[in-house]
Amino acid sequence: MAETAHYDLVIIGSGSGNSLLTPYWDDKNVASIDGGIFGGTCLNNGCIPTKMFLYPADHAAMTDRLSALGVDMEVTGTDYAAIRDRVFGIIDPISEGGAEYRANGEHTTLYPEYAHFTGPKELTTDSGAVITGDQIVIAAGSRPVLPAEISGLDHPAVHTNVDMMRLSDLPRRTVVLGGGFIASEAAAMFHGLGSEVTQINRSATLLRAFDHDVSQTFTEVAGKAWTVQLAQQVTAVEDGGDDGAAATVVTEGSDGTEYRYPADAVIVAMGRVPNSDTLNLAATDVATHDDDRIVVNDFQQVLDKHGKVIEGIWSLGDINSEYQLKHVSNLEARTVMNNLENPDSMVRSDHRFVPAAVFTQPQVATVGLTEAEAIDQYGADAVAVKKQYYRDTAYGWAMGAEEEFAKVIVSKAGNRILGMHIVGEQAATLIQPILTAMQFDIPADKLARGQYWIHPALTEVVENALLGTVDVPY
Ligand SMILES: Cc1cc2nc3c(=O)[nH]c(=O)nc-3n(C[C@H](O)[C@H](O)[C@H](O)COP(=O)(O)OP(=O)(O)OC[C@H]3O[C@@H](n4cnc5c(N)ncnc54)[C@H](O)[C@@H]3O)c2cc1C
Ligand SMILES: NC(=O)c1ccc[n+]([C@@H]2O[C@H](COP(=O)([O-])OP(=O)(O)OC[C@H]3O[C@@H](n4cnc5c(N)ncnc54)[C@H](O)[C@@H]3O)[C@@H](O)[C@H]2O)c1
Repeated sequence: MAETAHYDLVIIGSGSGNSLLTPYWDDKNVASIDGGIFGGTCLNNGCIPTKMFLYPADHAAMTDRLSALGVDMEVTGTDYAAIRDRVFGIIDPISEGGAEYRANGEHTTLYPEYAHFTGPKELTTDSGAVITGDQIVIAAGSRPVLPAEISGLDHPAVHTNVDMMRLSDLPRRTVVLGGGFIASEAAAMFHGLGSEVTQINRSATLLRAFDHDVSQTFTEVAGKAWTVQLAQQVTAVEDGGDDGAAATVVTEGSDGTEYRYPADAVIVAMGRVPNSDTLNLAATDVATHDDDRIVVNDFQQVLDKHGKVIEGIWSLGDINSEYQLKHVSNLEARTVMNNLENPDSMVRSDHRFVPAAVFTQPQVATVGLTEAEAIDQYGADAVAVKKQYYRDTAYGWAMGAEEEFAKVIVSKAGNRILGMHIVGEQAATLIQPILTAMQFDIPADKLARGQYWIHPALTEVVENALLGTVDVPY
């Protein structure tokens, strides 16, 4: 029988879970378990490599916008292999270095394998190592959904975020399935790099969960850059196809019409599910929500089926979170970090104002209530809404902006920002002062007029949006 190794702290998952180890743990024994690539999703096949691909892809896709400004620029090609190798030449050594650091740490032990619970506070790895811990942190993340109703998703031309950035060559035709974050970023990325992209979505707009105007505008702009097929349900991926295609994506329209799309690569981006179902939680008292997320309280302590804290078990990141965002996982990791070290002065995770951005061209950024949600919650007369087009500001003129805008929603009585939604260049950066105001309870009029806004920077879009919702004398 395998001997049991006992640790002060056991961490399942090396994404945000890997950031828990402060000097506090230097004289204690810690086990880090990860069966996937060390460093988790964001580093290896999520946020970071996608943005490293999107940056050159965005620039390569700029020719149309520049021609309207009198610049006749031609992109004669992108070197996919060079871009891929640069990205992973930076990322892979970070992942390898992190794994080595944990494997060789004086007080850390790395188990580079998957593990599941075999007792309330006992784990067994795939090779049979048995591990117990005084404290266990479940940070095992999420994985892509491969809908069972679509046949052929095991075809070699089908990829998810896990491998879509490590292809041997740029596909001539890329068919992207889904209309959310990953699908839209993947479509922008392959389009910018020079692939012929078709994005297929079940609903009538891309980024459907965003403010309606944002979703509508993004869908229109994306549809001008690459092919967007809406209101179609994917039924199958078949082998081979027209013009030497590796595969054919088969869809059905709302009237039952069948459509067929030849593809050299198919990217599936139809949501992500928490990995809790792989952990044999039945051996524990850990409770899960209907969608399999682990149930935690604000301190990130895991709860049992009666809502009681299970002492010594914590969870953070995608496996418990409805947000599935890295900045949320990081905040939750800081909560766990503090609470493990300071049980007498625990802190709560603050999820009141969670922002998100989609790093497409145009970028999208959001925080707080959408216009529809605000009206629903407060009533139409109680909220002031301003949709400020980039094209009505000086920098917008410089850019030749057309559809891009920032929409702010302010409560009239409270003079507080309820939400902001931006579609346009630098949206993820422009939204930051709004996050600051919401987090630190700065009134909308004070944010608008109580500071300088650099002229004629793009931030004047945000300033003017705010000025459209508040009463300021001068
Ligand atoms: C393509 C893509 C782009 C993204 N872009 C952004 C972005 O721009 N901004 C943003 O905020 N968020 C982005 N995200 C989301 C972000 O990556 C995740 O929210 C974040 O990485 C979650 O971190 P985590 O620590 O919860 O999980 P992960 O980083 O996924 O770590 C979980 C780890 O647990 C391991 N594991 C799982 N099961 C077991 C087991 N049984 N035993 C041992 N180990 C196990 C896995 O191998 C994995 O390494 C993106 C995601 C994707 C897929
Ligand atoms: N920039 C970022 O912050 C960023 C980037 C990528 C991913 N992420 C995170 O990763 C999470 C997962 O991303 P995602 O794009 O996979 O999920 P998502 O929830 O954003 O989008 C899922 C898409 O798949 C579609 N879909 C789901 N099931 C389907 C089915 N059976 N048939 C047809 N269509 C179906 C949905 O309609 C939707 O368009 C996001 O929620 C986000 O939090 C963030």
